[in-house]
Amino acid sequence: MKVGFIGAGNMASAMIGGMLQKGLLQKEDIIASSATQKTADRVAQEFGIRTTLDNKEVAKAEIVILAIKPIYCEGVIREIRDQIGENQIVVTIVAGRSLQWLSDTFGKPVKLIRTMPNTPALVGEAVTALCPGELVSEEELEEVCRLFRGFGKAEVVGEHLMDAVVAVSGSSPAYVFMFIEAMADAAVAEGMPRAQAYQFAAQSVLGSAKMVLETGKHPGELKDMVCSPAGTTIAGVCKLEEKGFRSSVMECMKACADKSRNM
Ligand SMILES: NC(=O)C1=CN([C@@H]2O[C@H](COP(=O)(O)OP(=O)(O)OC[C@H]3O[C@@H](n4cnc5c(N)ncnc54)[C@H](OP(=O)(O)O)[C@@H]3O)[C@@H](O)[C@H]2O)C=CC1
Ligand SMILES: O=C(O)[C@@H]1CCC=N1
Repeated sequence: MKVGFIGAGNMASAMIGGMLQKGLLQKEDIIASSATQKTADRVAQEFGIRTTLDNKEVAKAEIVILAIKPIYCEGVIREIRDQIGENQIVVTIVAGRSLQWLSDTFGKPVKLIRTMPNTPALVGEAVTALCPGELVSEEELEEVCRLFRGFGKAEVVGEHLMDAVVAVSGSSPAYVFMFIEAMADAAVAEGMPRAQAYQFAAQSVLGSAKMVLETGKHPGELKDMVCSPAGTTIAGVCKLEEKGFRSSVMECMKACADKSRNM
């Protein structure tokens, strides 16, 4: 078994779905464990992969991915640590658990890579930050990066940036979904059918994001291109400024990064 997921929830499912969809791994290459049989059965049925309630079975994989909530991380590591050998790589996607904390909890030398992906993995559009521990070679880091690039972008960053990463990409899809939902609600209030409103709002976010990524232009310049003098857009921009839109977003991101720092 090449890749083992301990935890088979929202994020693990998005990664498994993305990896399989891109043909990066075969179903037979992946095993996942969960706390309950219900999740194990659901994930096995959804992806056709092997699932188990036995974390030690998963810990036999070449690459073991910790995808449990932070509070369960210590217990899971204590459960599997005797089994993790010097040639295996342990990748964590757990928020707020540093390489130092992970290394101390394993209590022995382990090849560790701390990462922060996001749920757009499910549609091949994730962005993942990776921080390698000191025992991980360049080749091993590249192998794991290749895996993560299978379902989106992946970049190596310094660990000091991980709390910023949690805010700007790990958690930010939730904020973007709220923005889409709010725009769609407003369109529904104007009379648009709901399903159509989600399509228009989501496609506008997708297209705007592509413009930032593909034109290289400053987001402010792109915003200015939409604002006709005395037009509709600038009327909305004035209202957003009045309501503290940008400072709300920045405070939201700070609360998120602070939580990650103090988890
Ligand atoms: N959701 C996201 O967008 C992102 C999440 N993360 C990180 O990913 C991790 C998981 O988050 P998320 O997927 O949202 O959480 P979920 O609650 O959706 O999934 C957690 C999974 O862990 C399983 N689990 C719980 N205890 C154990 C155990 N002792 N042994 C094996 N499996 C266990 C649960 O099983 P069961 O279902 O049977 O209860 C469940 O499948 C977190 O640490 C989070 O910080 C990182 C980036 C983005
Ligand atoms: O909410 C959380 O804690 C996790 C980490 C990043 C996204 N979800």
